[in-house]
Amino acid sequence: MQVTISPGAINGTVTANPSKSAMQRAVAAALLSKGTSIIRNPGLSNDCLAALDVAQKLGAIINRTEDHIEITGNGSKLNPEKEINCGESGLGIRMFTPVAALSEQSITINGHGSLTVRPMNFFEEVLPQLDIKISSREGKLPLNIQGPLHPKNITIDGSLSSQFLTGLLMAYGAVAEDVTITVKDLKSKPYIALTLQLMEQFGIKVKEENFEKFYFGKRQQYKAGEYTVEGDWSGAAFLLVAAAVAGKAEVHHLNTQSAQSDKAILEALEKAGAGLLPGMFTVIVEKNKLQAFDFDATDCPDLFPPLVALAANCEGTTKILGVNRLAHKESDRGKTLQQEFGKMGIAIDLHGDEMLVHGGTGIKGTTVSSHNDHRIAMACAVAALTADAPVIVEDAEAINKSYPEFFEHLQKIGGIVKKEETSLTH
Ligand SMILES: O=C(O)C1=C[C@@H](OP(=O)(O)O)[C@@H](O)[C@H](O)C1
Ligand SMILES: C=C(OP(=O)(O)O)C(=O)O
Repeated sequence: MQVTISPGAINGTVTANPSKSAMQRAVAAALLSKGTSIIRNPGLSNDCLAALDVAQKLGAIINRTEDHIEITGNGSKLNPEKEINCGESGLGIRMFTPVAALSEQSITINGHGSLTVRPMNFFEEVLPQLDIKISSREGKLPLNIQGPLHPKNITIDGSLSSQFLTGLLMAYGAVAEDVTITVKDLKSKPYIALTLQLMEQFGIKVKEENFEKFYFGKRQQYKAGEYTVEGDWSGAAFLLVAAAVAGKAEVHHLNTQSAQSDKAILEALEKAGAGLLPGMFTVIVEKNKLQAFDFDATDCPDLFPPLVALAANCEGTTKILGVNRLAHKESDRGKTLQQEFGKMGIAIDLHGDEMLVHGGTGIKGTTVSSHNDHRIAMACAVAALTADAPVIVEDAEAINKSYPEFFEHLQKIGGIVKKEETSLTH
């Protein structure tokens, strides 16, 4: 799909899409609970649908109704099929692999698109320590695993991604007793806070110390229950930036007390000088004169794309830290942002972990590529609002990974969007 976004002022109100990070965790917790859980405001992005499919293939019974999803699990006793497919979701594969390994069945774990080139070496280093047999294609998919996982005191490296730890925590929650996971150099810490919060909502308590030690005391069981998926700060960040650069927007269903790391977009907007009115569950942003800012996105790497769209509209050079966290996302995002914003006339320098965005120089209408990365497509669409001519985003269907409603939401707040189906280029 090719989408053309025309420059123009925006103004409108919209409800944030459901968070895929929260939804995927809830699906895993519901799978591990005995009984029926009800997930309200469920996410239906590709990553969420992949999580539901994996949970079903691991033995959950799933019933989708108009406004909620019922997931019936059988506790830590899974009933897996021989192969599961995590779609394109990094969190999906890194969370469900240790969970699937609770079973003694041998299971092949697969995925597609960018997931096939993302690193999974971690599992080969760590899972054998928990008595799991594992093989992969040189650290890449497909993985073949055979459990059952025996929780032990282990020390892991958290510097590449927090998602591996999320998976271990979720799996340990179902079976662990008197053991500790120790983590060195953990990045994306707020995502672990989100995992622990979700586990607690499903009845599992973990004693956490400085995000370095995670202690499981007495054996516990996930408890089925009702869970409402929060609005997604990661997706909403694009709408809030759109408002800051091109008009005004009111976004509902955003919890400013959320554990989601990407609510940090509010700090960046404030630093840039945007007009900001955060309420408890609604955020209103409006355009102001914007200035360049410094921001450390090491623990909220998914904010890079909206931050670049913001910085492109700020007078001066914005410095964003955390580029090293971007190499293994759906694309190598430091480079893809440099390339695509470069086409729109915005110069970006990459110096090690630091990104410099030279903003306020004017955004040019042109054709850009999503690189099949949802957040690159959305960042370019937001940049288009203040360009000197329409921007055409190629392979824009990438948004379906996290935020299928994105272009409708952009239209709802006044964006001029034209979608055209194109023959598949991949
Ligand atoms: O746990 C999660 O829901 C996520 C964790 C982050 O990954 P890293 O821990 O690899 O930074 C983030 O980039 C990803 O989109 C979602
Ligand atoms: C990197 C992302 O997701 P994941 O790692 O779960 O594929 C993302 O949503 O930007």
